[in-house]
Amino acid sequence: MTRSSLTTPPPGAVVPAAHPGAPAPGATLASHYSRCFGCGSDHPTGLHLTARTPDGTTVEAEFTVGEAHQGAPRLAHGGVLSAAMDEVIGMSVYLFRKPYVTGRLETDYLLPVPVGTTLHLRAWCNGIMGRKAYLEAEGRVGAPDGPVAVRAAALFIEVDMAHFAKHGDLAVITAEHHDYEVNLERRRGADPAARS
Ligand SMILES: CCCCC/C=C\C/C=C\C/C=C\C/C=C\CCCC(=O)SCCNC(=O)CCNC(=O)[C@H](O)C(C)(C)COP(=O)(O)OP(=O)(O)OC[C@H]1O[C@@H](n2cnc3c(N)ncnc32)[C@H](O)[C@@H]1OP(=O)(O)O
Repeated sequence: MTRSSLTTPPPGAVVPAAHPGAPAPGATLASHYSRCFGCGSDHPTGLHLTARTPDGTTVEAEFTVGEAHQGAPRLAHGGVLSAAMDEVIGMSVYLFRKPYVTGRLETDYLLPVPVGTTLHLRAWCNGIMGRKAYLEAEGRVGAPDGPVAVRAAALFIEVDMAHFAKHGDLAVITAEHHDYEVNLERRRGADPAARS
């Protein structure tokens, strides 16, 4: 993976153990939002990723490239492949039960990916330090041990739930995500502006 220093874990970054509340090994991960481009079942042309975690800290998923995902004729659009990486990486860091957003995403495209190809995706954490999580993902063609077509490295930044309240309905979000750290009132007390 070609990566910048920004997505390389610094010395002292630690890969957390599986959170006690993480799904059981092999469990399917629920979509975080039904209209999400990556995992939402209600998105008409999205990636429709259904992911699972084999161990509570990493994520696996499959994505079959469809007609709606083309860039060049009959080939997947690079941005769509990057979105698939973003989604599985996002799912993997949320296993640690705190809300994060993508700060930086770096992608290497190694092989063209034709329409109809199933990419086997995998994402994992290389370390967390403070609010910064350093993560990686890969997409392999046709099988979990197939050739690597896409690799990504990412820096995700921890936020609080107030981050999502500016444009979404916090009550609905927290109802769907009651197992995440939701300290909005406490943080508001400490910082009236709260992070937005
Ligand atoms: C999407 C979920 C919605 C629902 C959420 C609810 C629950 C979640 C449950 C389940 C979710 C499961 C799966 C999700 C799957 C996929 C999701 C895909 C993820 C996305 O698709 S998400 C959309 C794209 N994403 C954004 O929309 C972010 C826009 N952005 C910002 O909102 C701010 O920019 C923010 C918050 C990132 C930082 O802002 P801030 O003010 O809080 O903090 P600050 O700027 O101080 O940065 C702190 C330290 O990070 C360093 N830093 C920051 N950015 C950096 C960069 N780009 N490169 C290098 N370093 C960076 C600084 O240099 C500093 O480092 P230092 O401390 O060392 O100085």
